Amino acid sequence: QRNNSSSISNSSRFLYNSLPSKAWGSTCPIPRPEFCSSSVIRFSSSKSSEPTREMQSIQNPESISYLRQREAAEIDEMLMGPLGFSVDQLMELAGLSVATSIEEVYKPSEYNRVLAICGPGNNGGDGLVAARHLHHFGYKPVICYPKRTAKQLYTGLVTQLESLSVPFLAVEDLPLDLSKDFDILVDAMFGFSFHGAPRPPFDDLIQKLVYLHKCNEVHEKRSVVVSIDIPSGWHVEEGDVGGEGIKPDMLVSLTAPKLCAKKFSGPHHFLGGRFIPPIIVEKFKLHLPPYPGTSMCVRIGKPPQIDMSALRENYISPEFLEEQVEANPIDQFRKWFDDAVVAGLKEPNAMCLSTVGKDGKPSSRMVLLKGVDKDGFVWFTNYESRKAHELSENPRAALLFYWDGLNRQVRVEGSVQKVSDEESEKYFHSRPRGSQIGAIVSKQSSIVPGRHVLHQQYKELEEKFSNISLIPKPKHWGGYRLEPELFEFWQGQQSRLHDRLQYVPQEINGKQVWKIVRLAP
Ligand SMILES: NC(=O)C1=CN([C@@H]2O[C@H](COP(=O)(O)OP(=O)(O)OC[C@H]3O[C@@H](n4cnc5c(N)ncnc54)[C@H](OP(=O)(O)O)[C@@H]3O)[C@@H](O)[C@H]2O)[C@H](O)CC1
Ligand SMILES: Cc1cc2nc3c(=O)[nH]c(=O)nc-3n(C[C@H](O)[C@H](O)[C@H](O)COP(=O)(O)O)c2cc1C
Ligand SMILES: Cc1ncc(COP(=O)(O)O)c(C=O)c1O
Ligand SMILES: [K+]
Repeated sequence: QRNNSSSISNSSRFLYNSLPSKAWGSTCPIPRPEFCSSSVIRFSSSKSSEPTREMQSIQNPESISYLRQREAAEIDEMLMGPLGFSVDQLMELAGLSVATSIEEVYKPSEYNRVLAICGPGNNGGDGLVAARHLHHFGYKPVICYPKRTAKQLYTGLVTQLESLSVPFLAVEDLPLDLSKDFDILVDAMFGFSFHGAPRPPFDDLIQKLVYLHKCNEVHEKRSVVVSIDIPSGWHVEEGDVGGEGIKPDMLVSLTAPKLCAKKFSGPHHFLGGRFIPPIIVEKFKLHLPPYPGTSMCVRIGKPPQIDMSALRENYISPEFLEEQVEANPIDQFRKWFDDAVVAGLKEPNAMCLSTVGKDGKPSSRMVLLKGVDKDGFVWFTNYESRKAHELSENPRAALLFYWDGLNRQVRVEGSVQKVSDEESEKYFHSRPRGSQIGAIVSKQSSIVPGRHVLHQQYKELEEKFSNISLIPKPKHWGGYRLEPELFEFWQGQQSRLHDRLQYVPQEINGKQVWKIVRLAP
């Protein structure tokens, strides 16, 4: 079972593709915060216990601002006048916001074919910019741009798309039923300067998007409509007055939502255009959700409820074959661990530890792997915790690593022993001072009357040790080592036909070797 191929390692330098299935339904509601840039709120990865800005930002969508048509135009004039922006700049940021909003909800692995229908004004320009970014994000955009503007900004955007070989289609060449050829329809026809009734050819194009909604009712796979700033044809303030207009699945409001957005009833309302200076916020009394981290977009209002039963990934990974694996499972583990590090996964050393006390009831929790070698897997904890009690009654335990993004899982089973006192001592003093004090404070797994008790004790100890360089390691704190007796390396594959290679120890001629067997997925 020799390994001499590095193909797995090389190909996993990036996160594997996986196909998220559509899970937006209505059966199993999971309440979630209202403003988050993706379907899951992002918490800061800093170890600070202070709530992040995003955590504080959960607010009622009723309280956000909606602009009148006149106000939207006024903000535009201010931005591009006294505030020193150029239209190119704003359009670039607006288009990028649209592309990132789309990517947050409709992944290119499932929604790949995009048609951007672009109108004659800046809304059309946003559509052209968004299409360019979508191309770079891995989508296949096609453009319909029937009323081109001769200005250099627009001809430049067209040239840029042509240089990426993004096709342009004439209105006459569009299929009757757009849902057959496209997964995402970007409605970039009209923005906040729309007035009156749509004139040709946009009247028909709007009808195609309305018709799409009806086609979708019969097709198994739905195409989605994403409107930029205003659902084209809607009154900028009144919305879909006749009730016969486009019903977008996603609306990306730019700068701030316009009044018509109050009538938007689709599942995904995002805000983009992260460029507003405070002077505009103050003048127009804007209440808007903060953008999380470096995101160019933020969700407005609750994300739709999720149908948990439809939530699944189809794993796509390189094959994981017997010929490729290391003869020694520790070497194989190191290889996969390195891949997880290179892929930038957060805490790739986090593992689930399962123990079973003498009552036979299993219990699991996460711990951090702090070392691995031929002798086993090491972690540190409190020797009076629940896990420690269970291990003292039964040393057999199981470890589990799950590396999301690489579609990989590793199972390790074996017997556990405490590490030497010197080893614990050495590791303890390598930890941040705060964690050392924390370990003294925490009688792990015992009941505490409240946070304040821990904080009070922490403060007292901080004071006590303020002039002492070496904080003594408490006796009840130290490491465990699991000596492995069984490994399983799992690589997720399509249609649930995963690769599972198990290593079991075998004695051949008095010599201990690892036998590798393949298990059914
Ligand atoms: N500050 C921001 O938020 C930014 C927003 N951007 C985007 O810009 C649009 C507003 O762009 P604007 O060019 O002012 O207007 P429109 O894109 O809505 O389009 C105006 C063109 O449409 C024609 N039009 C208007 N009504 C009709 C109609 N009924 N039928 C056919 N054509 C119509 C209009 O022609 P007119 O002859 O009627 O004047 C114009 O040719 C905003 O919504 C955002 O998407 C910026 O990109 C960045 C900054
Ligand atoms: C990612 C992660 C890593 C953790 N690492 C450790 C660890 O290395 N040691 C530890 O004692 N607790 C760690 N914990 C906390 C444990 O999961 C658990 O709450 C604690 O050890 C008490 O478990 P017990 O009551 O079953 O003994 C970690 C938690 C998480 C989420
Ligand atoms: C209670 C506790 N002890 C120990 C650890 C191990 O990590 P470190 O030694 O890096 O603090 C963790 C990690 O989350 C933890 O939560
Ligand atoms: K639009």
